Amino acid sequence: MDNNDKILETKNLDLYYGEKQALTDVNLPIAKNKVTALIGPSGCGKSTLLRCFNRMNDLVDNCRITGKILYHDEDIFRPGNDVVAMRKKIGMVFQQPNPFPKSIYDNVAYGPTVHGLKDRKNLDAIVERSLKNAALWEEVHDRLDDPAMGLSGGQQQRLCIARTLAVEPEVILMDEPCSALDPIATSKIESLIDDLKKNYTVIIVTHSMSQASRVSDFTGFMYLGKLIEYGGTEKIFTSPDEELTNNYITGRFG
Ligand SMILES: Nc1ncnc2c1ncn2[C@@H]1O[C@H](COP(=O)(O)OP(=O)(O)OP(=O)(O)O)[C@@H](O)[C@H]1O
Repeated sequence: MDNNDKILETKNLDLYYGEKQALTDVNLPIAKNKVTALIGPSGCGKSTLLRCFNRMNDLVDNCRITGKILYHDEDIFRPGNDVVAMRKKIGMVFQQPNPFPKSIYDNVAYGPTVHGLKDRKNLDAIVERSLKNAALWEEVHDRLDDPAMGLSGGQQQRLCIARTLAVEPEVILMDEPCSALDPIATSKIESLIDDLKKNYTVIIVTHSMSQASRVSDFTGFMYLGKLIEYGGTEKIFTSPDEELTNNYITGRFG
């Protein structure tokens, strides 16, 4: 991958929870404006790696990290890095939709408001644009003051994506974003992910190999805290180099 195409890259990344090593020497490039999927069996470290990209593991007691993560060629762990500003650029969507107990409008306006924007006209424009980009505007534009909790699960997840988009990130981290959703809501999120990569870089953790092959351009296969193989999604799913990857994608273990 050309250096200009890389937005993030882990270099010799090791992570320990206390004595337990959860990531070992992970070297993974993330291509700009593409979708990268992280797959592998339960407990292999997918979510741990995802959380490293916006330093969410800083909040975990006993967690120690060595190695680097370069974001636009600068190490995100360097002393003095503004973590709040970085998390604005590298947003996160979780497994369970987690809207605030506020109105639809206020959920989306929350981030920009916290970052100091007060002008109602500007906020209105951001809310509309974010909801449109999250493919939710058509369904909610006439009830923006209704409680977000009244939306369906799939709508709540798209609202959470809109909330992330409202602060103009470059990268969106998604941790199993469809695992709490039914197949119809899942397919809406999957087609949204495809649209999002025009303007954003997406990294998605998924248990579903079919989802990884549908939505991603690149795939990393992890096992026991190591990145076993990384490459174009089609190659990983049709002719991987490693026997372990082949055994996983053909369902010999899971
Ligand atoms: N806060 C924590 N403290 C201690 N150990 C942890 C913590 N979070 C995760 N682990 C351990 O680190 C390893 C990797 O966990 P992680 O959740 O990243 O895996 P995963 O591949 O995302 O799994 P799953 O698919 O089940 O979500 C596991 O052995 C897990 O038990």
